Formats: sequence, structure tokens, C-alpha cells
Amino acid sequence: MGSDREDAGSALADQATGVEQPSEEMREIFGLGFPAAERFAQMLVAEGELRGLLGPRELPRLWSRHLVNSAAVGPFLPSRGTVADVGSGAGFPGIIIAIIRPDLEVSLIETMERRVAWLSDVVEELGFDNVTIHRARAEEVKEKYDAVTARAVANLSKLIRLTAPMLRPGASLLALKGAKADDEVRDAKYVIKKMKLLPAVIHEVVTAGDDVTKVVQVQRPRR
Ligand SMILES: C[S@@+](CC[C@H](N)C(=O)[O-])C[C@H]1O[C@@H](n2cnc3c(N)ncnc32)[C@H](O)[C@@H]1O
Repeated sequence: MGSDREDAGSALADQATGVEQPSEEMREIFGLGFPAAERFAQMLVAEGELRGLLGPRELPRLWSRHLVNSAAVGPFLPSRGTVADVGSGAGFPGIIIAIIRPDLEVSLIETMERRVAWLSDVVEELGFDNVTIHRARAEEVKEKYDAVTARAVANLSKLIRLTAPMLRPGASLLALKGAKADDEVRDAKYVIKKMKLLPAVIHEVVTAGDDVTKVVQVQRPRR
């Protein structure tokens, strides 16, 4: 991949391996959690492709597109309590939340056995004591949480149907979305109303450099 910048704000890719290296700004985003984030990135580089978690095209943008993008939910997480990440896959954003907010209890909800095995390996390697992994479909989960997160699992309407039963009063669904966020919010108006949730709010978060990530927040009223 050489040393080209993939996009504004991404760090330089390593000349020999083509793997994106974190910039100073990215290190600061993770703060004290940076060594854990770096170890997670190393695991993904070593095994991600082999275990069917990431395509080779993702390595030159591993930090900007995946680790830093996932950290964009940070400002909207509850001040304490429990968070469920639905469809964690390779660990986004659930593992990143566990790294940046070790004070929260994080549940990773993933249906695919092979991905559950990967998540278990990550949790063991990083020594988390605040993470529980559930091999389940979101629709089977009976528990309620203070927040539910998801990235690249389903369109917003479907995601709301899947996760609304998991939201305590006052809790929010935080969905990491790309350029289609506005369209998805418009399409989800009916389901939001039907499920008696508050209107969606789109937060535009500047992550690293000029990269902007959209976090869609859909909250259950407090009472
Ligand atoms: C495209 S991957 C995205 C993974 C990760 N969130 C990310 O952004 O890299 C979607 C993941 O959601 C899981 N998934 C899909 N539907 C699900 C459901 N109803 N309940 C739990 N997991 C689900 C899939 O097994 C897969 O691992």
C-alpha cells in the first residue's frame, strides 16, 4: 500500500506491511487505553484476515476506519452502568468501548460462533474484567441496558426493532452510521413513533483529522 494517505486524518501506512499506523492524535483519543488498543490492532493484523473478520483492504485504514471510528460513540455513552454492543463481529465498537470506558459493564452480543470465539480470545488477551460475551441474536436477549450500540448490523429501522426491547427508560440506541444516516433516520420515523421512542438525533463527530462519523441516537423516554 505504500505511504499514501488513505484519507484526511488517517495516519501513514507502514511502508513494508501496508498497515496503517496510529497518528499522535489517534493515540490521544485512546489515552491510557492506547496500549490495549494497539494490542487489539496487532491481533487484527495477525489474525483478522485468516479468521474472516477483516478484508485485506481494511489494513491500510485499520485505525481510522475501525478503531477511531468506533471511539466516536464515546461522548454519548452513559456516565455509568451497562452497555450492550449488538453484532460485535471483530469487536467494533464493543471492544473499543471496553477499552475507553473500563468503568462500564460491556456485553458483546454476537450470533456467529466463529466471531464469538474471536471475541473471547480478545477479551482473554486484553485481560478485561468488564466484558461479557453472549452468543445470541439480539432478538433473543431479555436483559435491559443503559445503552445499546451497533455498527454495520442492519439499517436503522431494523436495528430499532431489534434493540428497542433492550433499552431501559432513559437509555439510548447509539448507531454508528455512514453517509446514509440522514436517509435512514427519515425512513425510521414511523418505527420510532410506533415503538414510542424519542425522535432520532444525528451527532456528527470529528474523529481524527477531518474524518466525520455520524452517531445516530434514539432514546427511550425516561418515563
Ligand atoms: C457486518 S458485521 C459488523 C461487525 C462489527 N459491528 C463491525 O462494525 O465491524 C455484522 C455482525 O452482526 C452480527 N449479527 C447480525 N445480525 C445479528 C443479530 N440479530 N444479533 C446479533 N448479531 C447479529 C453478524 O454475525 C456479524 O458479526
